[in-house]
Amino acid sequence: MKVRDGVRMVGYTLRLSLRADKRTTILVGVFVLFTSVAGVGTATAQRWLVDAAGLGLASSVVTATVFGVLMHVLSSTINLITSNYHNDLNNRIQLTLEQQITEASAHVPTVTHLERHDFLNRVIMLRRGAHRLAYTGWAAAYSVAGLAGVAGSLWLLADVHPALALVAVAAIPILPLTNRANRLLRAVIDSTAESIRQEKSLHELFLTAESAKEIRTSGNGHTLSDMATGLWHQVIAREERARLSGMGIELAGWALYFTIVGAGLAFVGHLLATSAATPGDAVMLISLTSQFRAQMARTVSSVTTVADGGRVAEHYRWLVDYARDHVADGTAAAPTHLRRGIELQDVWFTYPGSDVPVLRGVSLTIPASSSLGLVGINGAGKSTLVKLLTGVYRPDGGTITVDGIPLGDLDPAAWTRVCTGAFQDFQKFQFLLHEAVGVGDVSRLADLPTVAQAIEEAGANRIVDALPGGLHAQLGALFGGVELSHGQWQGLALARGLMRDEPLLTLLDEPTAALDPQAEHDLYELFTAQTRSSRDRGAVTLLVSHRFSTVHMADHIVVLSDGKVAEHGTHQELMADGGEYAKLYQTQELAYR
Ligand SMILES: Nc1ncnc2c1ncn2[C@@H]1O[C@H](COP(=O)(O)OP(=O)(O)OP(=O)(O)O)[C@@H](O)[C@H]1O
Repeated sequence: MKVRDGVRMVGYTLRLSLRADKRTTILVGVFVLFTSVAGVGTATAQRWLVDAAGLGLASSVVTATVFGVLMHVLSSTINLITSNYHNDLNNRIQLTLEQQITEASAHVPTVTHLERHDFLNRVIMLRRGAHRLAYTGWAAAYSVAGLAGVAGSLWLLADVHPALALVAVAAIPILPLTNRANRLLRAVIDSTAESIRQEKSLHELFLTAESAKEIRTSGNGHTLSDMATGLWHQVIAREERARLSGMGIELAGWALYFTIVGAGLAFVGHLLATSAATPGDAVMLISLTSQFRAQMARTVSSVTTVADGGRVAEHYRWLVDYARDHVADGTAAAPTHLRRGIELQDVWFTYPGSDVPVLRGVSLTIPASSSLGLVGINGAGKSTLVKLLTGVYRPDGGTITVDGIPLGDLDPAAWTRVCTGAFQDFQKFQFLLHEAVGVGDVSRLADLPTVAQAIEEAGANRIVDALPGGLHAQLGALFGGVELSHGQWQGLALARGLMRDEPLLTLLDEPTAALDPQAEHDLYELFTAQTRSSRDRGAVTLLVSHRFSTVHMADHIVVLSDGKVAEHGTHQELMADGGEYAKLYQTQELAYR
């Protein structure tokens, strides 16, 4: 890393620290700078004391003693205060960093980055180095303070004899050598980020009830645990090797330093023997030499921490830049009603990290005030199409337009405010029950009558009635609440999807897999009826289901196959065509007889 980059990174971390707590940042900065003069002051007091005692100057002895004690007390007190402030501030910086990681991620309108391993690796590298980053601002202040202290010591040494300043030259190689050792370690830490992510996600499997249940039933817990431990050992072994090599490099620097310091002390002995120095000079020299080593060690450690923190800050900058470069470009207001509807023209899409297109030229229209049923075998691309319509993914080719306006031109937040839905991979929010439903429309989170109405429409009031706290019941065992069945959770997810007041696009992606066919039928009837009743707004509904008895209620039906539209038309038209849809419909009809 170049010096200019290093300074920029220190700037980042200082800004981070100021954002976390401005007053404490400035206070600690001032304290740290004071400690730089305290060491020099103590050594000067010792020299002054010994020389004054030799000359029998009682008042100077007293002044030198008071000055020395004052320096000592002040630096000890300040060290104590600073270290307390430090810990507190470091915690705040780490919290601020977590917030910024979340903000940076949330700023990106799509979720593509959350499936990019380079993005996720940066996040883990940043998290693992967060404490280093938190310390970088201080380390920069300590570096300045340390260098000022070293300069003061040198000045005092040269005052006794210019040749003694050579002790400083001996310390010069320590800095780049320690920095090199740290670079070795940081490179290993960064290159093992993916293994650490794998290890963590494997270990996480044992700590969540759902995954642990499956692992235990399949009896493969030991194998997975061994895999995780194996990964951990690999990472630790690589880190240990890097630490050992680094230690060798650092020791070489210190060996050179101690050789020259030894020669310096012998030289002081010679100066004393030839009366070229006073006993006060000698005491000060001994005090300074030991202080100098500590000062150098602290300065080297601070400077290398700055460099190290700079490397972590590089990941921080990468994430912030990523978020800035991927900020939503659409600013147009979302429509309040649809006239033409939603159109897909030759839409292509490939997931990040894959080179197999999932959607391969899909063209279809959802006319205003209509419902569209989407069917197809597993993996046909139905959920992918749903995700593209919400805007969390962008097509690689082709266009999606809303009343002729490209979806990408709309303000993503405004567009999602007029979308609602319920999905097969719904979330089980372990909140209070009314919150778990209310988050479907955050602006009405505390509007209990609306929440209750949404629950009733979703046919989920039996769930609420059975719970002791009703709408206020805590959900989920994670926080000591009640655990629901999968179907009950799904019922609440559906209610959440009904929270939006006047959605323009309702997406129902198999949200009823845990409900019986009749319940699903009733629910879709409700949604399609809602679509019809909102004709004046032109709202549309997209239904994805494997149950043809449900899908046939939609105004239009599209059969997706291999990422393309294979058939489309009304239920009657598709049945008359006698294609794939008609065959599957008849098969299911026979199965239910
Ligand atoms: N996040 C992802 N990253 C990479 N590939 C994905 C991702 N999600 C889905 N796919 C792939 O995209 C293809 C289409 O998946 P999609 O979920 O859209 O199918 P679907 O028609 O909804 O299937 P199902 O009926 O099983 O829900 C699948 O081959 C799947 O492997």
